[in-house]
Amino acid sequence: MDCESRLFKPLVPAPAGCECSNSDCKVRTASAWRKNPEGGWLCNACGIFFKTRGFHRPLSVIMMNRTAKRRDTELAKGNLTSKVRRKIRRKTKIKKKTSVEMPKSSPLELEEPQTYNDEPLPWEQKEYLKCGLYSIDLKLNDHEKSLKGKDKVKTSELFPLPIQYGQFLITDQRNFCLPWDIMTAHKQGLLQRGFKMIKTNIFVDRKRKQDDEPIVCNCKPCDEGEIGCAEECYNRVMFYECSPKHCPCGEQCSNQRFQKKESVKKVEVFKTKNRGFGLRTLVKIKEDQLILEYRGEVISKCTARKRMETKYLHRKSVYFLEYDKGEVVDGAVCGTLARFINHSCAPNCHIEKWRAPNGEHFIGVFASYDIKPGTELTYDYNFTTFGGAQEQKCFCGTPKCRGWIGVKHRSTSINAREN
Ligand SMILES: C[S@@+](CC[C@H](N)C(=O)[O-])C[C@H]1O[C@@H](n2cnc3c(N)ncnc32)[C@H](O)[C@@H]1O
Repeated sequence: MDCESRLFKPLVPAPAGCECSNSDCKVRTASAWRKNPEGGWLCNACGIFFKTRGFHRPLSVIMMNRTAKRRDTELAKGNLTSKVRRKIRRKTKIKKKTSVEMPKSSPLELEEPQTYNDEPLPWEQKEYLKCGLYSIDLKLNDHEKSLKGKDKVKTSELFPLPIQYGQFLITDQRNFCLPWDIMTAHKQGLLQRGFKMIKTNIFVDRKRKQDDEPIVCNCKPCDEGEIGCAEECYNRVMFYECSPKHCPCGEQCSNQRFQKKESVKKVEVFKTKNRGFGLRTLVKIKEDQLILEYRGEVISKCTARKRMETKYLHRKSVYFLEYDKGEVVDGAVCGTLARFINHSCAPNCHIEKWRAPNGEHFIGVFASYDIKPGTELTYDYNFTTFGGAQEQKCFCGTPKCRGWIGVKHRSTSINAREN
C-alpha cells in the first residue's frame, strides 16, 4: 500500500446503518469498524482507544484527532500556505501539552477502574542509550544494578566501539614514549627553555643593511661542469661572498657557501662531563670546510653589557661572539647549533668572518684540519668572544690548556691576529 492510498483510505459506513456507539463521536463512516464488549459498533479510532485504555475516547481527543487529520489532508493536497502551516504547528504543540480530560462517568463498567494521566504509553516511551559510544562503562541505575540471573543487563548489548582498535587502545597499557621528532630535539638540547633556531641574524639595535654596493670578482664565466670562483677568486681571497645577481660565474660560483647554506648537517649535541653541552660531528669533515654559521641577535656592545649585568647575571654559559666593531652576536636565546661548540686551547675549528653582498657579515665555524666522525668540535674563544663575560676555568683537557677561557687572554689573541 503506497503512502497516498494509506492517507486517503476509503471510509465505509457502519454495519447495519448505525453510528459509532461512543456518544461523543457518533460518526457514521470510518476506515474500519470494531465491536465493543456489549456488542455495539465503535469506529476504528474509538475501538482502538477503548481497547488500549479501557474507556471511551473523550471529546477533547476526538477534536484533536479530527483537526490533525484535516491538517494532514490539506498538507498532502498542498493547500496550506507556509504561514498557516506554522500556525497549525504552533497550535497543535500547545494542544498536545494540555492533558486529556477524564470522562465524568464511563458508560461501561470496568472491573478495575483505571486512572488516566499524561504518562506516555509503553510504546510511546523513548529508549535512551545507557552508555556513550566511546565508553566501555555500562551506566546502570540502582534497580538495574540489583538485578540478578536472567534479568541482569548484558554488556554484550552495548553498542560496539566505533573503531575496532578503540577497545585495544582503551584497555592496553604501554610505557609512555615521546614522538621521534621531540625526542631528537630533546637529545640535541633544543628543548632548553627559551632557545629557538633561526635562519638569519636578528638585528636588535639597528636595521639590517640592504643592498650595499656589490663587490664583483674578476673571475671569467666558466664552462659547464667547471667550478667557478675557486682559490684565485678575488672575493674569496678577501673573505667576501659573491653576489648571486652579479657574479660572472653565475650558477657555477662556489663562493656563496653561507648564502647557499652549505653547512654540515650531521652534527649532534651531547652532554659533556664538565662543560655543559657540546657539539660533535657524525661525518668526516674536510679542512677549511664551512661547518656551521654562528647566528643570533646582533646587538651593540652596550646592550650586551646590560644583558650581562641583568638577565645573564647568574648564567654560567655565555654565547657572545664578536660581529663587527662595537657589535656582538648573542646566541643565547636564538641561533644555530654553533652556540653549543665549546672552547679548546688546542681546537679543531676556527671562526671566520665573511662579508655578505648586502654589507652585513656571516660568522662561520670552519674546520682547521680534517676531522673524523664522532669528534667534538671546538674553537678558541679567546680569539673572538666578547670581553663582557667573566673569566672561567678551562676544562678543555688538552696538553696546551692555558687554564682560563674568556677575557683574560682576549687582548693577547687580538694582537696575535693583527700581527
Ligand atoms: C657558547 S657556550 C658553549 C655551550 C655550552 N657548553 C652549553 O652547554 O650551552 C660557552 C659556555 O660553555 C662553557 N664552556 C665552553 N668551553 C668550556 C671549557 N673548555 N671549559 C669550561 N667550560 C666551557 C662555559 O660555561 C661557556 O660560558
